[in-house]
Amino acid sequence: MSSDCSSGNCSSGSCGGAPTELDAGEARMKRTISRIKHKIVVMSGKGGVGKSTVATNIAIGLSLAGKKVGLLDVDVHGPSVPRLLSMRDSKVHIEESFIEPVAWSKNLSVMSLGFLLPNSYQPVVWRGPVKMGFIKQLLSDVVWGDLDYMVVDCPPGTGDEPLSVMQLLGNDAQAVIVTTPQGVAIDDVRRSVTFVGDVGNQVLGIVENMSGVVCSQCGNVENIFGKGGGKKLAQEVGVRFLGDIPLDPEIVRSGDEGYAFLSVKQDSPTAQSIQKIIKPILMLDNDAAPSTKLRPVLPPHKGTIKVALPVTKGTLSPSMHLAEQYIIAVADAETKKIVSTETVDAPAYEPKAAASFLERLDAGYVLAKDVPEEACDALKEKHISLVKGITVNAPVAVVTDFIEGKLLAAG
Ligand SMILES: Nc1ncnc2c1ncn2[C@@H]1O[C@H](COP(=O)(O)OP(=O)(O)OP(=O)(O)O)[C@@H](O)[C@H]1O
Repeated sequence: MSSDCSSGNCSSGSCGGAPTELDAGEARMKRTISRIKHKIVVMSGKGGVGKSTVATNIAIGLSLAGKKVGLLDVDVHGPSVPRLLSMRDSKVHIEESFIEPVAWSKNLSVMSLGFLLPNSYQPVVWRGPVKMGFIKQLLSDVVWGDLDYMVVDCPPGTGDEPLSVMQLLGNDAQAVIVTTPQGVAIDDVRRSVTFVGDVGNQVLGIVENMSGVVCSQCGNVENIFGKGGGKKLAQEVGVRFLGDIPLDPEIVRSGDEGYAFLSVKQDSPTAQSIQKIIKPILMLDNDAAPSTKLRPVLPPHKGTIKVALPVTKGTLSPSMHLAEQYIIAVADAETKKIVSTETVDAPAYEPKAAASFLERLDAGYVLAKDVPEEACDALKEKHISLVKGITVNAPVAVVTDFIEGKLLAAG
């Protein structure tokens, strides 16, 4: 039903009436979101699996790699980011029309309901629409500025907060799902993966936290709960396995004492596991990490070649496992001309199946931004040459650069 302007009820502005406060808020939110390059939503089906720990460490890792990062804690019932970052006493600067996030470092800004509550034991009792309004306000009124990444720490489950976050950030927000090795947690993850698909977003990958225990005496990892559930599940549901993090007493200490584990314990095996998880997230940023040099890729020098490029919505996929389609280009390596291109739908992702599919298409090369490790191995088994670390988006430009010897790749 359309509303009548004269009644003062119109909030759409589409009828030409004066813009309302609601319109202004929506416009501010759109502007804020348009200044964020990559949106990572960290979620889990179950509480206490270490989602805030993972979100915080991802945000710190990205900021230490030189990226501008915003960490947004939307857990209205138990905001833990201020505690994990030793920022419990921080207060946000609020002006009439904007809120300044709290700077944890030059590259990392943080916003949490925890900064706005009078004390940490005050319970928050809000219904869904109020939570949605609050999350909206964090996206419209907080002056995040230009961000390479926004990392959002959601409360557990598939309720109002993750739904609002996904709806507000848009379909390019990608989920990182945190699980633990136990079977019951794995079932919850399945629900989260389905939830993300249902709201029209993609899962960037799964992290298995508390995977084995680091012995405080010898530093060895013992697998008391078993291991590998997250990886198996990732394969089953066709999403990427980003890696595992052991149960490490140092992480508990860093959480309790509020120091940043990744910066203080950077050489520990646990920190290295976390860095491994962050690497593909860093790869999402086309400009690549400042420390990552681009190297020239050797061009093919003879014959007709067939090149496969994983694409999502017409541009090179952030990672092969996210491919919706493959562009198959046939090119002449001697005349350096593209002879033909066709687009084929990608089958549901599974590393070996993807390699077999490309083998059946007779592809000799895969050119991609990123490829999960298992798929790299599967392509190798099929003798399909792989070039990854590509930073260009347009698939045809990638093939042209490749045959002309102008292609550059990271790493
Ligand atoms: N890998 C790990 N090793 C040791 N302790 C960990 C690890 N990951 C998380 N923890 C600890 O487990 C507790 C819960 O972690 P965290 O708050 O990150 O979980 P959560 O999933 O965000 O919880 P909630 O459901 O309450 O939002 C914290 O005390 C944290 O320090």
